[in-house]
Amino acid sequence: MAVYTHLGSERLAELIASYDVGELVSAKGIAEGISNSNWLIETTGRDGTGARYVLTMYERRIDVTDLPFFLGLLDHLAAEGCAVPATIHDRDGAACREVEGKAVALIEFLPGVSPSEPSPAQAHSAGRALARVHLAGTRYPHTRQNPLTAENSAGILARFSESRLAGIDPDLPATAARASDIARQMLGGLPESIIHSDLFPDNVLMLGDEVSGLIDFYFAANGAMAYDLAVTHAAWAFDPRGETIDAAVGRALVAGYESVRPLSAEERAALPLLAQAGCLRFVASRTEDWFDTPGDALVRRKDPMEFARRLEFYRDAGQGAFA
Ligand SMILES: Nc1ncnc2c1ncn2[C@@H]1O[C@H](COP(=O)(O)OP(=O)(O)OP(=O)(O)O)[C@@H](O)[C@H]1O
Ligand SMILES: N[C@@H](CCO)C(=O)O
Repeated sequence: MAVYTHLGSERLAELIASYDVGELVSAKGIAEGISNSNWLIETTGRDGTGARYVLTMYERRIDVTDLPFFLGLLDHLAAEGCAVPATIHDRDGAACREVEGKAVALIEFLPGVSPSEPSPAQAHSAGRALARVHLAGTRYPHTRQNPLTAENSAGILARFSESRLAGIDPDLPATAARASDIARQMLGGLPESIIHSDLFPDNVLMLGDEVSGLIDFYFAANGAMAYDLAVTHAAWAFDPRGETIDAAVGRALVAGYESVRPLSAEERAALPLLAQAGCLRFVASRTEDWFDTPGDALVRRKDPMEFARRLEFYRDAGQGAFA
């Protein structure tokens, strides 16, 4: 479920009329997604031949003062030829508006479906698309600090007692105990750009084996490009429970990335630690969400252990995880 706010047809038509996109024809709530309300909007289009958009209402987690960074980033990357949806600006040139006290944005609709079991060919294409975003991101003039660094993730986990963590899973405290050690080992100095930070397969739209769109840039920030690749490896190259690696998918992802932006020796050497830091970020955010979300809520809680297992895998396998 991902329509948290009811918007009546008159209110929707009024909102769409503030954009030069033709008249509202239909609006359907999009079931996927957790954080925001999303609608698939059809209009008559500027030239009467019909057009589709996604309307997003920012419900939680996103600080609205970050929206100009996120929406400006979509416009920048789209203008640089990356497969990301551009923001539609209203008749006054604004990228976002307010409805019922909440910020909304109208975004270009991109075709495609997210792979649920990505193939190596799809991972190769995702790697290429990520590298293109990194190259184009170096020319984005705005900055945003990453709030989910390894240090901050360790800080989040430190707020919960061992027994509370063990209430989620008996093995979770052991992973949490290693968090500050991972944070301490993180080195600066790797090449940086704008990173997506959350490029799970469900944030990639594909037509066959080709990426048609990267979406959900709401964790984007400045950071090490190799870290983003490592996060994407963790998100793509395992079974959902994080028990078994699909090495072919992982290799294809990195090979696709390097076909556009080769890694330096330092970046390659750092991948196992960066992947542990990436996993730590999801262990921390999922643990925090777990305690913030009642068990009977409509939103399904995500299991931090899926990434605690991946973290242990990267720790044990080292460079072998990328071979
Ligand atoms: N620009 C787009 N073009 C086509 N479909 C889109 C677009 N943006 C979003 N979608 C669709 O809407 C769904 C929900 O979007 P999204 O994943 O951004 O939701 P969210 O609630 O903002 O994020 P999350 O689930 O990560 O919290 C996506 O799975 C995708 O199907
Ligand atoms: N993609 C994240 C949620 C958004 O940060 C996860 O699976 O935990």
